[in-house]
Amino acid sequence: MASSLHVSGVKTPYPAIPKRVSSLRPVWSHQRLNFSVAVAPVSCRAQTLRVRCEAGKVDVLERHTECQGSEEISNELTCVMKFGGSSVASAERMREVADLILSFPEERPVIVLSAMGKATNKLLMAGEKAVSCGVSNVSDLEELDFVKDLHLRTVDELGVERSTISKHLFELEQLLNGIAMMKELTPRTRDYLVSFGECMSTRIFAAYLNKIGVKARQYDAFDIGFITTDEFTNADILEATYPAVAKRLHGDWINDPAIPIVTGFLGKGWRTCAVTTLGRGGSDLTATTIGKALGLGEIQVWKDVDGVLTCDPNIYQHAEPVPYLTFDEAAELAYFGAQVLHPQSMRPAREGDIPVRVKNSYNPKAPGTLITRARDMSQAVLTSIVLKRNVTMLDIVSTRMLGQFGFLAKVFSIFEDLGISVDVVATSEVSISLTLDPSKLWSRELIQQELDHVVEELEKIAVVNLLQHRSIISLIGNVQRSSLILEKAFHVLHTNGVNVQMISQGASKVNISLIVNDSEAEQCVRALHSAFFESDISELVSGPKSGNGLI
Ligand SMILES: Nc1ncnc2c1ncn2[C@@H]1O[C@H](COP(=O)(O)OP(=O)(O)O)[C@@H](O)[C@H]1O
Ligand SMILES: N[C@@H](CC(=O)OP(=O)(O)O)C(=O)O
Repeated sequence: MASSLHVSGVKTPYPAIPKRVSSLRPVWSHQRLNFSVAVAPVSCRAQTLRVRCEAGKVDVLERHTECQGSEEISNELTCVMKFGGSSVASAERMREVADLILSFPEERPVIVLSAMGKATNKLLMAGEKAVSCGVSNVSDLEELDFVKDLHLRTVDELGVERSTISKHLFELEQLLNGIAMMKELTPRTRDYLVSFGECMSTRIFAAYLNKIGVKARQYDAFDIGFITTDEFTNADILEATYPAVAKRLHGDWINDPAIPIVTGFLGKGWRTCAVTTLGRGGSDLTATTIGKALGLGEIQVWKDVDGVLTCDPNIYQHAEPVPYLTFDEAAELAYFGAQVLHPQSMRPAREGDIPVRVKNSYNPKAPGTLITRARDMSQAVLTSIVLKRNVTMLDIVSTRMLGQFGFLAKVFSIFEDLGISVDVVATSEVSISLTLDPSKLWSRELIQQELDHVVEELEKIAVVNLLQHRSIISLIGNVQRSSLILEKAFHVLHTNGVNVQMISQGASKVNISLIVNDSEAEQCVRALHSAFFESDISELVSGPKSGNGLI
């Protein structure tokens, strides 16, 4: 049976009235209903509404915007929510993400989106193929078809206008024609090419929110102050970004509140003014940068896993979520190869001291992982095991006598000159073992030419042994317990017949790195996981035992 209600004093940071009672938070008083409305931010004024409530649905009959004495609410944006490609892979997923956002009526979020599903990979592949397929064959490229079909199907299913993205699809094809004509795909063009993914996903999502009555505004990061180095495909965010982004997003919000929907992953090179990208998975960095710029209360990164896990679930399916991490642990984990977070993404969060929550958009009830400056480490031993494959290792032995000074400096100056960064290092006075950071982040491989050049330069001062196809296994955890970790780890590796070729404990005190052969690495991770996370090591944690050297 339909009933008519007077609803007053509504604290509504949102523009529209939701269609479902489940998205309201009702509080009865004097036969009036006060509630916060779970839709998009647009007006911070209290509103008086007359609604009809029937079978879980609310219809607005009348609306007045003057205040009715409800408490004041803050006008500020509160948090940033980033949704990765897997979270916005289809129209259905976009709908679910919209519902998810609306299920947090107390938040006034900035939304950061990645490209839909596999769009980035497909765009890259289309670019590679366009180099050699010939202009007349571009329109038949299977990857272009995939991208077109995915985006057009999504707009159709969401009921938004095709014109939302038709200009981008047209320009994308033009760009691929250009690549085919030039027979060349430079890093600069590659960045421009992949930017279409984020530019389209955000436009579609913003249009959908607006269609369901939630006021949203789309932003291209390169237009709102994301200023980066001109290092195409792996650009760094410059300091000027923070004030510029804050000014733009905050200014627009104050003037005309609407949920900001920002492209992840993209920036603008400060010299070239061309579109740059922040390295694969760079939308996490976009989110933490916005969090710091606006001084928001929390940064949420929504993925397809229940948080940061004890190891890569693709290597070992029994990996468990890690409830708490410090920024240092998360940064180390990301840097040493855990795909779940972008390697640089913790920097802005740590600088702004803003908590980061990693959540699962497919399972929002799961608590996820909370990353903060500090956490209780009293019971912590190992937090997570990370594997970085296909790493190159160099053994460099000085040709000079013992006691020689300046050897390390000379070696590292060669790497600096060649622009190659080093991951893990172990040294003695006359020898250095080190692993090289795969500088080509897009393929995660150093190219042979670069390697030959490094070896040639180093051989002027040392005997060099180049070892390829190695893996770094990083044990992230409480290095105050390094002896315990090492004892257990070496026992496991010995039992599995694995020889560790190099070991390093970084100054960060959260990471012990072990180098093994690629072919043995996954088996090592599984065995280490069983030993540390699936057996009881609590008696070892409780304190040093006399005579056994633990802890
Ligand atoms: N330690 C780990 N914890 C969680 N996920 C991990 C870990 N290592 C690798 N992964 C992989 O990272 C994926 C999530 O990261 P990513 O694909 O970048 O998410 P999104 O695209 O949603 O931002 C997971 O699906 C998982 O396969
Ligand atoms: N779309 C980009 C950027 C990104 O952050 O993606 P995701 O959030 O899906 O990892 C990529 O695939 O690298």
